[in-house]
Amino acid sequence: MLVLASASPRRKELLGTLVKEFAVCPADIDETPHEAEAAHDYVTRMALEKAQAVAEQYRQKTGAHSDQNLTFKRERCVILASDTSVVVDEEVLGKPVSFDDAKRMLRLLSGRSHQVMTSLCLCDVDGEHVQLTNVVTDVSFRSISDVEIAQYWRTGEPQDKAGAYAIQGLGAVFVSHLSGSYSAVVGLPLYETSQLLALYGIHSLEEISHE
Ligand SMILES: Cc1cn([C@H]2C[C@H](O)[C@@H](COP(=O)(O)OP(=O)(O)OP(=O)(O)O)O2)c(=O)[nH]c1=O
Repeated sequence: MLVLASASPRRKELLGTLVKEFAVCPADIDETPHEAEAAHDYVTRMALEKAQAVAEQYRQKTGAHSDQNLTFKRERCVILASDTSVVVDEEVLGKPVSFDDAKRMLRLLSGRSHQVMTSLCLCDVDGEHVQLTNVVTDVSFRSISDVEIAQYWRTGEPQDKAGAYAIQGLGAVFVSHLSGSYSAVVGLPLYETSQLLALYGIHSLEEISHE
């Protein structure tokens, strides 16, 4: 069984293009960056902690190692987690907590390029056989006026998105150039996910093409 450790509807939809059947279980972790933590280290830690938190929940559900049937189920359970952060001048931008926060973020991103870092973690239910990867995408924005920021905020789109924008939505009007992985910016890098799933014996083309 594959378990997506996420509350993100975007990740669920993206994973659905690669795999027919999977469970979804949001991970409840503290997403506060450590002091002076580098962006790359932060996104990696987030994906790892999300995967481990959900692995722990599934360990509790499936019981002790000693039962042979349960051991079989545990071995078949793969957890997948991801984290997306927008990084500008080494500052990690998470989801905006208010209009002022979103305004600050969009002003920072206006008229220049930034990086979107998306980490991916797969592990088994024992939290072992951990596979981690990071995908960095460069995104360039045109200049954005304060009036546009206010208009964009009122659409409700920036609220639950890292960096206060959604490339898959109206936020696309700000994006003049992208170099890297579009799906990683939306929340789940599909190429890298399919590569890691294959290491666990889950082959997307087989999965989706079979009845
Ligand atoms: C930059 C950008 C981010 N996002 C989203 C992807 C992620 O859902 C979110 C970043 O927050 P995350 O903390 O990575 O994810 P999440 O809290 O939504 O879900 P979970 O931790 O449960 O997996 O921002 C977009 O949808 N479009 C974009 O263009």
